[in-house]
Amino acid sequence: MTKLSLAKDKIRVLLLEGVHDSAIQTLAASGYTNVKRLPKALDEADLLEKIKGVHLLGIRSRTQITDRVLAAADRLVTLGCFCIGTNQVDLPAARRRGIPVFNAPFSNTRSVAELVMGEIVMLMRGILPKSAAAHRGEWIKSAANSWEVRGKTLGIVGYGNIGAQLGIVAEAFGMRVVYYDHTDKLPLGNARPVPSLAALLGEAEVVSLHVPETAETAGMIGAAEIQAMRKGSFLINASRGTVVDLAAAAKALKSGHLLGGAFDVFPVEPAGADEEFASPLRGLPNVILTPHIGGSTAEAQERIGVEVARKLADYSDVGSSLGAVNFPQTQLPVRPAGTRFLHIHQNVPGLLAQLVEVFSQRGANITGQYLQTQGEIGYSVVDAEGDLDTGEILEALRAIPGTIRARFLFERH
Ligand SMILES: NC(=O)C1=CN([C@@H]2O[C@H](COP(=O)(O)OP(=O)(O)OC[C@H]3O[C@@H](n4cnc5c(N)ncnc54)[C@H](O)[C@@H]3O)[C@@H](O)[C@H]2O)C=CC1
Ligand SMILES: O=C(O)C(=O)COP(=O)(O)O
Repeated sequence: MTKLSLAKDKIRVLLLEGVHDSAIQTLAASGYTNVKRLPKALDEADLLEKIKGVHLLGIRSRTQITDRVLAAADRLVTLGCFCIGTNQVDLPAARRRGIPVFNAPFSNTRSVAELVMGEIVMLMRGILPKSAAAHRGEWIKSAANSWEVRGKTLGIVGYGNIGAQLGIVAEAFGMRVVYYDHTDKLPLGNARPVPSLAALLGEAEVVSLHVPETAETAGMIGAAEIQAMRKGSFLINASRGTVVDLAAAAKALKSGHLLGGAFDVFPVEPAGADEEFASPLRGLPNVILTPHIGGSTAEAQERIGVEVARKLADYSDVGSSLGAVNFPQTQLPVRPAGTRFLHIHQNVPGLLAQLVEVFSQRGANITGQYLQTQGEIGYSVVDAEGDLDTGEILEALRAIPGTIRARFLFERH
């Protein structure tokens, strides 16, 4: 028989930004049925109110989880980003508050690589203006500024999961691939690393950005970098909106220095379909604008829903934090009998001894123990057996100086 700290139907789950049905199904399969799903992102004011009482929160790339939001999250146990990027979350603040954050680090990467490859062909053939003209009844049958991609050089900035896959797909189209990454990366196929961003910009006919949003990548492609690109080249950004100075890109597209571009991400994105999208790129002819749908395919969303929901349920059910991006990572076995306690604490000397003391003083037999630290916090899991007063043990655990959170997860007989 298993007794839970909180009945599953009392565990409140809030999913924002239209997370896929597969998440709901995966959660339901683990017994989590108290799920509310909203189709769009919430701004901070709404979130401060709606997050109250929520135990498991799921977002995508748009919802900003600030320290203020975390402070208002009075019941939050864990947070899932149903996407790759976690830049929208104040990760150190979540860690300090003992909240592990999960994501799906590669479930949508193929979708982005395919979209970008399609865009390279569309841009190099000038399809957008020709198609728009045809819709107006005009017939622009011309080979001007229209090229095969075969033999052209694609420059990939950020050769990670997406960049490397794009390189493979582009080579299948006969492109030459060069890449720039700030860490050493194994070149796949015939891709060739270049020593600097400047070298890449000077060589590539198409530049595609696949770096995360960080302090280093903010404004990485500004006026000077765009000027350093080859005349008549193309720029693609499906990474994060902060990476490119859009005013500079618009200027270069208008002057003809850049012949075209594709942009999927923007410094400010609408929260949902009811908000207007504003951008200096609107109305430019050979520019593909997409509403941050690089990872929005049926396959990717389905996979992400399953993956992140499972991580949330695993943490909530047994304390496994494997895959957490801001937290000590554990994969925990579940014993047939015993009581499991979680203790998240400041990483200070002597804490473990006090933790053990709580159990030994009460004649509890510790059958399993796990501790890992990361930065300023430590994560301990204790399985214990004996005639335990779980409420009293929890109180004693919470009284240990440096405790951030203590929870009892389950009791099995
Ligand atoms: N448009 C969309 O819908 C999607 C956008 N993304 C964005 O794409 C980004 C990349 O995704 P992945 O390839 O899966 O990530 P990844 O972490 O596998 O690859 C990122 C690469 O960028 C490199 N990098 C980081 N900072 C750098 C710098 N300052 N200079 C040079 N290289 C740098 C890293 O070393 C790494 O190799 C994500 O962080 C996310 O922001 C991801 C999925 C969907
Ligand atoms: O996976 C990512 O990082 C993305 O940018 C995709 O975000 P989304 O889930 O479409 O809001």
